Amino acid sequence: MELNNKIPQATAKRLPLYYRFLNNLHIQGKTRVSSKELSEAVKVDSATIRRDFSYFGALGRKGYGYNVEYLLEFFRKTLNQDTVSNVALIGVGNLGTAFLHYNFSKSNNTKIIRAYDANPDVIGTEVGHVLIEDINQLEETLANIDVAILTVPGSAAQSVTDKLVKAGVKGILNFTPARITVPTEVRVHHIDLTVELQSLIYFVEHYPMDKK
Ligand SMILES: NC(=O)c1ccc[n+]([C@@H]2O[C@H](COP(=O)([O-])OP(=O)(O)OC[C@H]3O[C@@H](n4cnc5c(N)ncnc54)[C@H](O)[C@@H]3O)[C@@H](O)[C@H]2O)c1
Repeated sequence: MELNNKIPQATAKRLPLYYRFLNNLHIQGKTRVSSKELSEAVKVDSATIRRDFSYFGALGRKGYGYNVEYLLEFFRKTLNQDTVSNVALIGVGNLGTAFLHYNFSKSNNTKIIRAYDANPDVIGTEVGHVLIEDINQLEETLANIDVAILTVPGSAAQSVTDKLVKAGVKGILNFTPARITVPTEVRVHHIDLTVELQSLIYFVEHYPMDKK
């Protein structure tokens, strides 16, 4: 079951959130869940959940809810939960070191298996059981990895990106403030904590949440 191209990107982004919660319910032995329960747990309003789920052909019945197993099976296949996605990390400084120690331990299917840096003091050491390799060797050593996390200084972001693209990487999770340029076939997701924080501050100020 492939992720239908007609599923809006905003919906696709919520899938991992739904998956995590449904998996917890499944572990607890629950077989049905209402959109209200889901909504409270994942903090997405129930109208959005119902619309999202209608894209997957999962139509909950009033007072009956959604079938947890059906949804889990759908998400597992759509999110490729049956295959392991190997990830590379570039830049083992403050942020990169934290990611390597964390290494997505709550997910069985996402793992940083290679890490690179430019600092000779760091190259050859291990962080979180991952060997730090020389960035200048990236193109020769990075095989069969589609996705990379970028945690280098902004000034190094483009040159490292060029190496990743040459090595065949298809997706980059960019934590640097730099806006990097990539060919059209490569997808970049920017995670800018400053922008996120400023946006939160703006919403807290201008759109306070309603009290229950
Ligand atoms: N630390 C944070 O909380 C934080 C938060 C949000 C965003 N960021 C951004 O994430 C990036 C990393 O931040 P940090 O605090 O970990 O920085 P850092 O200086 O601690 O680490 C950067 C690492 O990248 C390595 N590096 C430099 N040039 C390289 C190159 N050409 N190839 C490979 N490795 C190279 C350095 O040797 C260093 O180990 C920065 O762009 C920063 O703006 C950091």
